[in-house]
Amino acid sequence: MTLDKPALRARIRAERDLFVAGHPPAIQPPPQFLARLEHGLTVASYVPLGSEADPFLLARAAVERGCMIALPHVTRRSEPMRFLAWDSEADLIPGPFGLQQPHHEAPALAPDIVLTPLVAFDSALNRLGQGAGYYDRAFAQFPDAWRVGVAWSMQRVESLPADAWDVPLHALITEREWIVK
Ligand SMILES: Nc1nc2c(c(=O)[nH]1)N(C=O)[C@@H](CNc1ccc(C(=O)N[C@@H](CCC(=O)O)C(=O)O)cc1)CN2
Ligand SMILES: Nc1ncnc2c1ncn2[C@@H]1O[C@H](COP(=O)(O)OP(=O)(O)OP(=O)(O)O)[C@@H](O)[C@H]1O
Repeated sequence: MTLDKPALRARIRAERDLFVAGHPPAIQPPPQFLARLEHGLTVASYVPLGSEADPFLLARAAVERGCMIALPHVTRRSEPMRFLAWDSEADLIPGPFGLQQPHHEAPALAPDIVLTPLVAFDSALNRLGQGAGYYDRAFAQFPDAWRVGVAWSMQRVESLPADAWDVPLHALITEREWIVK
């Protein structure tokens, strides 16, 4: 039996909270990820919410190789998410859902690589997100970006119900593995 999306989200979020309470190791940049980082590329990272996997070491590796960092910025559901430029000196501003976001007047960038938060993934690299469709809409807007999920290995499920608008990931990084389609 396949659980519906809301039930699956609730279950995995609760399991993820317990997993993170056990202090899992930090997520390290795999060589296959480092190989794609070129000077001048824009890498969209994110500031983790709750027990999400922290992409900090991946973003730091990107900065060290001369990439620009952008962070997601949302306002209300009807407005698309934007990726706004951020440097590690700049303040983050509290936003909806407890998010820490760049200032709304920071320049919007087109990402080459999108480090993507998620609630659950499957071996086909389908992704279940927060349910607002922000990343699916962004992936439709930037179809050429390299979509790299960042998650804890325990967020893998057997298979996800995929809706027509769901855009699969190209690759995924956990604390234990590098997964490509
Ligand atoms: N770290 C991070 N930043 C992100 C996202 C994300 O998933 N993770 N987003 C991806 O779209 C956008 C924000 N979208 C969001 C949409 C819905 C909820 C939400 O419903 N949150 C639940 C609690 C979630 C939890 O406990 O983990 C809530 O507020 O009830 C949060 C963020 C942009 N920034
Ligand atoms: N390309 C798109 N254009 C317009 N609406 C979209 C698009 N993609 C998704 N949506 C809308 O977003 C809503 C949420 O979709 P879904 O439950 O799959 O989100 P999610 O992938 O879990 O969330 P997120 O991408 O925010 O992390 C759906 O109601 C869908 O209609």
